[in-house]
Amino acid sequence: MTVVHGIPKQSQYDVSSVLSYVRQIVDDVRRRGDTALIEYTKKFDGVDIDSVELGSDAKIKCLEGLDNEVKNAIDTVYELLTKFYEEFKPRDFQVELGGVKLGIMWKPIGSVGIYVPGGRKPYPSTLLMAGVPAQVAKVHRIYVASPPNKIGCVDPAIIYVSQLINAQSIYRVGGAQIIAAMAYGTETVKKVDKIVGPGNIYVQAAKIIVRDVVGIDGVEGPTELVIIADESADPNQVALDMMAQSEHGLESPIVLITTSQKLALAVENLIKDSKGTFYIHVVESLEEALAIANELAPEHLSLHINEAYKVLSSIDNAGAISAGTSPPALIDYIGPNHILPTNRWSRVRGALTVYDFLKPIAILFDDKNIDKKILRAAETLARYEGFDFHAKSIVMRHV
Ligand SMILES: NC(=O)c1ccc[n+]([C@@H]2O[C@H](COP(=O)([O-])OP(=O)(O)OC[C@H]3O[C@@H](n4cnc5c(N)ncnc54)[C@H](O)[C@@H]3O)[C@@H](O)[C@H]2O)c1
Ligand SMILES: N[C@H](CO)Cc1c[nH]c[nH+]1
Ligand SMILES: [Zn+2]
Repeated sequence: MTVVHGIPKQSQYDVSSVLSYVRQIVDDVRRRGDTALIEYTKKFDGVDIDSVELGSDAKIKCLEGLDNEVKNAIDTVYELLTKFYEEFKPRDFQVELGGVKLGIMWKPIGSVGIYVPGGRKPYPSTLLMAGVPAQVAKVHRIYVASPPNKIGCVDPAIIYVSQLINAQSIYRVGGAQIIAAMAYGTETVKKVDKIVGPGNIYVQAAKIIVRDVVGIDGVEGPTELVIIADESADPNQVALDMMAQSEHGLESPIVLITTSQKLALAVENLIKDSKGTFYIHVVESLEEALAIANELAPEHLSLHINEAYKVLSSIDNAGAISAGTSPPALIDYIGPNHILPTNRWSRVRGALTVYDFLKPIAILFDDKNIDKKILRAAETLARYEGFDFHAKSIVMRHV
């Protein structure tokens, strides 16, 4: 265990540090297609696969033995998330302003590749978090990719969720290599319009590299947690929340910022035998804690403070906030979503939602009764920009 007294200086696991290494993998997959995918799977995952896609017989075989209790748990979360995203889905919108109708029509993205992490542990919950909003958005074709387990299967629970979300194919390949394949296409892997999903730094670096040809959702690398706690916090709960997110690996910074020296000592004592990269920082005030958290812009932010709801409006940057009696681990399994920005990306984006699978198409129609003032404004701006035909085209129907 490492406990640092202070806050993390900068991400030790910066995605940009592996960009040139990952670019070689991406270029190789682009050149050599399926052959490269099979070779990298042997090299990085230590597994021999004879095909990239899981065929229907393999799917049945790999699904065998999946516990009914796990299936029921998946069904329960699937239902909850479906209801949530149906409620949250934006509606088409139209308004008449200044004599014209302006509107937004939401359309689903044609095809999406969902990366489901699986290097160290399988993450069927991640497929629920991406697959459900994609399905609610009515994405036409969903493809799922995840590293193979030791017997060359994809984890059975991931296959089960793939069926619920009507995925077209499941690719048993992980890492940067499958991101490249979904961006450029190979003999087997379909080129998609957008790639979403979390994963280690190689996966996230690959997404950054291919984003000139494919849409991406953002950077969702190794899990991060910042807890703000005051003297009212229960050290056992704080320590457990810290140990929970540290289960994702040593790359995950787990930070406690507290106004209580007593709590800091108690928590340090409780976590001292667990594996993780922990930071504990004592501050003078809650305001100071909030300022640091906003600067860190963490993935998960957890508030172990009195009347937590009162400070919600002071939080500007966080992927997800858990407060009151809710632990971050509950967000991981029931949502609203655990696919969250890391590496300070919560400064500019939040959780994955149904919006990631939709595009707003702007619509203007029926300008017959447009206000003269608005018409002139458009004409004037067109002429100012030196676009005379734009100006003529705008006014010709109104002379
Ligand atoms: N931010 C989020 O929203 C979020 C959500 C869930 C999980 N996560 C994170 O996802 C991560 C999952 O990581 P993981 O590694 O277990 O699974 P992973 O599926 O992301 O990565 C495994 C793949 O990485 C590739 N790889 C491994 N070592 C390599 C190397 N040296 N060079 C090139 N490629 C290599 C392999 O192909 C392997 O299949 C964890 O850090 C977890 O915290 C983040
Ligand atoms: N905490 C992870 C997001 O950083 C999500 C997760 C999935 N399963 C367990 N945890
Ligand atoms: Zn987690």
